[in-house]
Amino acid sequence: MLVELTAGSAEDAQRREADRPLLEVERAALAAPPALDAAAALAHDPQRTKVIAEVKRASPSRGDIAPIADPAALAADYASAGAAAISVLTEERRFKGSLRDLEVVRAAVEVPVLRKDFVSTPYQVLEARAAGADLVLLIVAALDDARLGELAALVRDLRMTALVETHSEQEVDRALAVGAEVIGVNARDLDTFALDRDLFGRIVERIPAGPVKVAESAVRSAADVAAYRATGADAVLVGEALVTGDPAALIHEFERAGA
Ligand SMILES: O=P(O)(O)OC[C@@H](O)[C@@H](O)c1c[nH]c2ccccc12
Repeated sequence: MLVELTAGSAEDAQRREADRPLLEVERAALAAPPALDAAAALAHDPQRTKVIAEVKRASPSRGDIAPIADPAALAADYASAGAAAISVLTEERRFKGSLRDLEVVRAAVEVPVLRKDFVSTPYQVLEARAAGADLVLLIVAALDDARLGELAALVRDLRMTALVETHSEQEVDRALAVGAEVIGVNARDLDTFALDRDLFGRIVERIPAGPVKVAESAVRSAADVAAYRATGADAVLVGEALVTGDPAALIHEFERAGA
């Protein structure tokens, strides 16, 4: 499934590139207002767990989750409730997102914004910056070492931050090898969609002091957040629970959980 999602996203980007060539997107990326310092925004805070709140309509494992007619309004609610960053799914086929969602969210909030997608080409990184993203997701399992290194370097050249997503100790080592400042551990296996909430606790020790540690997926309750916090999470990335519940109340609860 990860291979299919990555190929689909790359194909969609290629289609956009036919209308908007790389040089043009590069120019827009370089002309965009500077990226915010996302590593600083997500850094460990003894007083609170940082929440990355996600704008998420659907997913291949869960189907339709929430319609979200106004992603900008949702993101503004997230930010005023205290979200440290906003994640915007831009994958079109299975997650029903778009770069347009990211642009309207960028205009609506002052916290860092993450492009959440199956990014595998420099064009997609440049598009993210041109749309105003501060963070780009790089999924280690979807990229070989050369590609991961190339994309991480481009993200850095654009003064953005990569959220480097892992699902095993070996992938953590690969994230560290490219100098990741923000490392995510996804509880969901993107090939099988199997969920393993204990994975974070098992592999987090592999991450030395320094990088920000983010627990991703299937955070439903303050108890989930407290468990992640107890094993060393600086931040949690939450989608479904927020778009199907009361986002402001949940963000407040999650921030305090385990702090
Ligand atoms: O809706 P959830 O279970 O709270 O999960 C959010 C986020 O972790 C999930 O959307 C995600 C994590 N890594 C990804 C990679 C691609 C697409 C989506 C994701």
